[in-house]
Amino acid sequence: MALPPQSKSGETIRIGLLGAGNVGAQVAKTLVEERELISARVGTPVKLVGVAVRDPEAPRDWRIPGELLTTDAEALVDQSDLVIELIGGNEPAGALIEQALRRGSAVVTGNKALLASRGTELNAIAADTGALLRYEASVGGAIPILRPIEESLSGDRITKVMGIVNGTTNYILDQMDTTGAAFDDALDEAQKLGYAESDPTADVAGLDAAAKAAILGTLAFHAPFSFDDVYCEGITEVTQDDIEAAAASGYVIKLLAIAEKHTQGQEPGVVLRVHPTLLPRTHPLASVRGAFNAVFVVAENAGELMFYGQGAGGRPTSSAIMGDVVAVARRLRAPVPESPTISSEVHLPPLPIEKATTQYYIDMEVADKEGVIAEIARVLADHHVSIESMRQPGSVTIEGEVEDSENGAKVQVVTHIASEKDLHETVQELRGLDVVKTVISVLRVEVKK
Ligand SMILES: NC(=O)c1ccc[n+]([C@@H]2O[C@H](COP(=O)([O-])OP(=O)(O)OC[C@H]3O[C@@H](n4cnc5c(N)ncnc54)[C@H](O)[C@@H]3O)[C@@H](O)[C@H]2O)c1
Ligand SMILES: N[C@@H](CCO)C(=O)O
Ligand code: NA
Repeated sequence: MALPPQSKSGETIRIGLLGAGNVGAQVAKTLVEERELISARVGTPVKLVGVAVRDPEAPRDWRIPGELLTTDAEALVDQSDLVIELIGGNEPAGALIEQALRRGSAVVTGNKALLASRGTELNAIAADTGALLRYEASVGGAIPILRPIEESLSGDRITKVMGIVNGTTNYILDQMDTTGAAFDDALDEAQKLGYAESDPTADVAGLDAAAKAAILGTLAFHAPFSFDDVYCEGITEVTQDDIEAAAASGYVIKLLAIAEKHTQGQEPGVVLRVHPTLLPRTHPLASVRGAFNAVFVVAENAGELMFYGQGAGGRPTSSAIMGDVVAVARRLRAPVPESPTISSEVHLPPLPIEKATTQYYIDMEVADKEGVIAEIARVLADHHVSIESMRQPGSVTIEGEVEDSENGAKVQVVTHIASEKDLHETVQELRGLDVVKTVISVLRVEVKK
């Protein structure tokens, strides 16, 4: 088993920073202004030896001393014992991380997009050369979530990880819910506040959360999952009407990432999914506001755990980066062998979304005539889907049972838990009914942690 290489420059650990945007500029500031404190925490002097940027003249949140700036990232990697990658995206970030790992340098990154596509390969290169690779900032921003899963829970069996892991979309949905802000205005604001990815499509289409689901699933279940294993729906289809209809029924809409182990009645495996989800307003995740994130972890012996904190933004994210920097710098000072991330004992394949069990909320515009409710109820029963509640806006809520009613031309049904396959087929059949004019929206519901 390869040992992490020791610092090659005698006592001082040389740190190279790649990228000085929202997060990188904050990390540069801490490394320069808090150098003594960080060195004391490591137990060995650390020194920021360079910051690779695309444009040395670009305005930054913190003015980086000119002598540190370089546009030659490859040369900086070659001079560094520890590389912090905060450029983002696949290239050149991937090639630079690979270059660092192959020469045995430690790497700290927040690049979830890259980890969700090439994480297994990069971890293998690190294992081969003994280099250290850490990425706590890649999920949940400032929240310590990966290390608790990898270390604190390594003696337990995790069964489910579920959470709000994208600050931008939580900010947008929260603004739409609480102030009635328009989607585009809330997204603009999230970009200004430094929460969004450089291409915010990654946030609103759910891709950023899907990358995080793959990383969480890999660490929680000791099996390699990639971005392609995650079923993904973003928030672009969520309308103000959906949010208001949800609110009227006591729900809030959140984008959730869920990785859940399925063992009963089927081949064991893990369903990984990201989609807008209705949560009762009393659910702990319903109170996660703005760009905050929260992750539930359920383990066989530990039971339920919840991790909460700032999920995005340059300064909070720099905290997670610096935590990894101190952790790996300590290991460079006193090398110990790395333990495997992926256990060879366990093989849990990714399962398709059809294998998930969930609840649906179905909002329909229906014909205003007798027998409509009975017909809808029959379709659900035919697919073995039972009804938790049925509501006709403007009339009374009918809970637990179905009654014929002629009030209003909208019907909103929340089902009990059923298989995704049965629920999907139910909606398909409802769409075909003469009495159903339109299925306005279909959202999944989580009532339990
Ligand atoms: N912003 C957040 O809240 C947050 C939170 C967690 C993780 N992350 C991740 O951290 C990384 C950085 O995020 P950010 O918000 O700081 O992004 P950003 O877009 O603000 O910063 C990236 C910087 O890299 C620079 N860059 C691009 N190509 C370069 C090159 N070839 N050499 C040197 N510099 C180059 C860009 O000019 C930009 O200044 C991303 O992987 C992101 O997913 C961000
Ligand atoms: N764009 C990401 C940054 C944090 O990973 C978000 O909004 O959560
Ligand atoms: Na984190």
